[in-house]
Amino acid sequence: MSVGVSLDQQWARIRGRLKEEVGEIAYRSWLQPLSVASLVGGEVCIVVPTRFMRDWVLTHYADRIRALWSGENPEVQSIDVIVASTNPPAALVADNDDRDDGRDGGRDDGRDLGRAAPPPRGFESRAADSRGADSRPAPRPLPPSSAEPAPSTVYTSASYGGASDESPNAVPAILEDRSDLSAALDPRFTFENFVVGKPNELAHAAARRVADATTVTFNPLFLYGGVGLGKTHLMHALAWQIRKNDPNRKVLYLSAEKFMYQFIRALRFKDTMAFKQQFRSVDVLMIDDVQFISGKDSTQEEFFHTFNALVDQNRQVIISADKSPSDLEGMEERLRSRLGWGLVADIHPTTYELRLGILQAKADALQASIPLKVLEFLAHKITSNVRELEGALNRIVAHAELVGRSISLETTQEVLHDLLRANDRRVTIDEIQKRVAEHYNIRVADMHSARRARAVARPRQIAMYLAKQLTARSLPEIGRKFGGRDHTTVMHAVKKVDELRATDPSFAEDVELLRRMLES
Ligand SMILES: Nc1ncnc2c1ncn2[C@@H]1O[C@H](COP(=O)(O)OP(=O)(O)OP(=O)(O)O)[C@@H](O)[C@H]1O
Repeated sequence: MSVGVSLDQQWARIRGRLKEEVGEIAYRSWLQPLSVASLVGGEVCIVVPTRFMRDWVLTHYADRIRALWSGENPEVQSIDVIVASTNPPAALVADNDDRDDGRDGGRDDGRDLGRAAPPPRGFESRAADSRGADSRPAPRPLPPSSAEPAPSTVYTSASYGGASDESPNAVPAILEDRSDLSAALDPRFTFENFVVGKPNELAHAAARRVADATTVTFNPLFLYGGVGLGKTHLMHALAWQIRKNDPNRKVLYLSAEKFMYQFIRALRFKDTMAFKQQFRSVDVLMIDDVQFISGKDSTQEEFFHTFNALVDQNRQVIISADKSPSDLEGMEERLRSRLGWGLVADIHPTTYELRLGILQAKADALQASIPLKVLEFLAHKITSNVRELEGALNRIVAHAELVGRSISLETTQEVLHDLLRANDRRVTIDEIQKRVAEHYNIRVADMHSARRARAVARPRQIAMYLAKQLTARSLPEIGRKFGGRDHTTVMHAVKKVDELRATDPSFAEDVELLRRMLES
């Protein structure tokens, strides 16, 4: 579907209004990356680059955007926010991560039933173009050998009836090929390839324990952490290991999104009995990214019953999410509480040491000769998440191969200039202070002031903590930027914030949110 000029013009006007209303910073973070793909049947389809952004936009701006659209064009009744598909160059990438490809579920199941399933044609390329070079997702790594493209792509919409290739007359394909678990799993995502460091040691140990257990002890195992920190890798590793230990155990791994689409299909084709039976007959059920079903009441209901049925029969359930059970907004209280019954293990943002370890392991896997100082440089500079780190490594390796030049610090800076600039942008202490001050509704000047009231002291500590996490500045440098404070004050702030994060989930969530905002 092509986008008419007038639609673009309308969108441009709406963006202008939004910018005025929300201010430059929020606009740049959350609204500028949006693009409009189509207007069909009174519904405007808006494309965002990431799922996190989609959730944010839906929660914070959807109503306003819809109202502005309706004002601009009375034909518009509703908006839909979908995640752009990422299509990096095939030559560089064996991309087996479909998790951002699907159209958004930002609606409840019942309403999904009545919708035409496929996303508007052409939205993928349009969305990709509109993201621009700076925010293009880094390519996924090349497999170390000439292994076939990892087959989890096969598993997704085609096998499991995701929306994109679903025809109205399609025969329900509920778990048709469930037994072929390996088709769902990335062969690189094993325990052997998972680098363990302080931020992920608990989650790793928990995953190992559950994978090797002969009886069900922790039920469910709930793994959570921020974007791109290895949740899916650990889930796949678990599945591989369980299968290796006992090939007869029936393991079913799927994303919460696929679970929802399966459920919708079952409803549509009046085949819910088969759906229930098939899901409830497994020995191990693994659901990735369970936050996807937040706010989707009927799917949650079904999931709750499936979950209970399995746990009652002492079958293992393993869940991953971007938040802890208690922080899963839009999730029913009884489900949140059930999800937290077993073992909950989180993956923290990476440390420098872990990033370096991962880079070394990935470089070995790629059999690429990369000077240590280049790896150190990357570990220092690219602090956002492992996916981006991996993407950076792949880019410099691909570049070196293509142009036949060895990898050096200079070529790395040249090839990754966009990524580094984006990371550099994240790392200014000024921006951190500004964002944190805005978030807590205090003056930026209070970041430098001597005021000690908790209402300003706590945000100041959070800003110091984030400066330590997100920038390469030393403690004394950070102290200087906060009104000439001593480095021990910064140390104390970091410790305090760490303690609060560990004991207060909503505080941890707030800090995580700020971190993501700064990184977006
Ligand atoms: N500790 C680690 N060791 C090796 N590779 C890792 C590690 N952590 C993450 N990765 C790699 O980083 C990439 C992103 O990880 P993954 O997809 O598991 O993240 P995620 O937490 O599931 O992200 P999302 O929130 O987007 O679902 C993968 O290629 C994975 O192999």
